[in-house]
Amino acid sequence: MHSLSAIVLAGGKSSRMGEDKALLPVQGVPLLKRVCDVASSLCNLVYIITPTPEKYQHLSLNNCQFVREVPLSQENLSTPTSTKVTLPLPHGPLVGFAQGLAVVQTDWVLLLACDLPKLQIEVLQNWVEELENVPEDAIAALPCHDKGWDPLCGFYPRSCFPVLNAFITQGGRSFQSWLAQHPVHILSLPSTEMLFNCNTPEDLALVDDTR
Ligand SMILES: Nc1nc2c(ncn2[C@@H]2O[C@H](COP(=O)(O)OP(=O)(O)OP(=O)(O)O)[C@@H](O)[C@H]2O)c(=O)[nH]1
Repeated sequence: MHSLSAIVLAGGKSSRMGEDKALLPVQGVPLLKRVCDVASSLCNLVYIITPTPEKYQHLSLNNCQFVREVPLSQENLSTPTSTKVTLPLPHGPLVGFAQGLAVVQTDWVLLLACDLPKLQIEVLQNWVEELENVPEDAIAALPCHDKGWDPLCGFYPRSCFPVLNAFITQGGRSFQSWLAQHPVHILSLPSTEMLFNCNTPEDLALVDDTR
């Protein structure tokens, strides 16, 4: 059995929602707490990657550890006299994930967005068992839907860090572009319902009948 921890991303702009969606309650429980509770039922340790841990410290989160995301420093490879540049936050989920993966100690990590109110523990549990069958060269094991991979509800081996880091250093910021360059194992998805994410107030109203 592989060792497993989780990474939950909570560092975006929430521009479509108009306020920090991580803190919005669904049936009385803030979205970030709902996702972290699911993750901690599957893993002993959950890392929450965010530039602002102080915003979430009041939530009662079990088995969770904050990793403060920092602005990205890198050499600008496009100039002959390589110049040091600092890229401001937020730099997107791929870089947030890489900063989290850098501290992970387990063989595999479950990566989740903070805005998934319909996660199903039984499906995730089946996927954990499926990790035993993932080929060694795969950089991820993910569900797939009609728009491509769902990178923010699936699994990555810690060993993918060097190729991820190289992709980011070369300026890559898109999960889909990175995944397209490497083998990815498909996880079977009984229903796309559990991938529903809350991006807008209308999405939120669909999952919270107290509104
Ligand atoms: N740590 C971290 N998480 C991020 C970053 N950008 C997005 N996320 C997370 O990635 C997940 C999906 O985010 P999106 O809904 O695509 O983007 P968003 O910026 O949060 O929202 P929009 O502004 O409405 O696009 C959420 O859990 C976000 O919190 C980032 O730069 N750092």
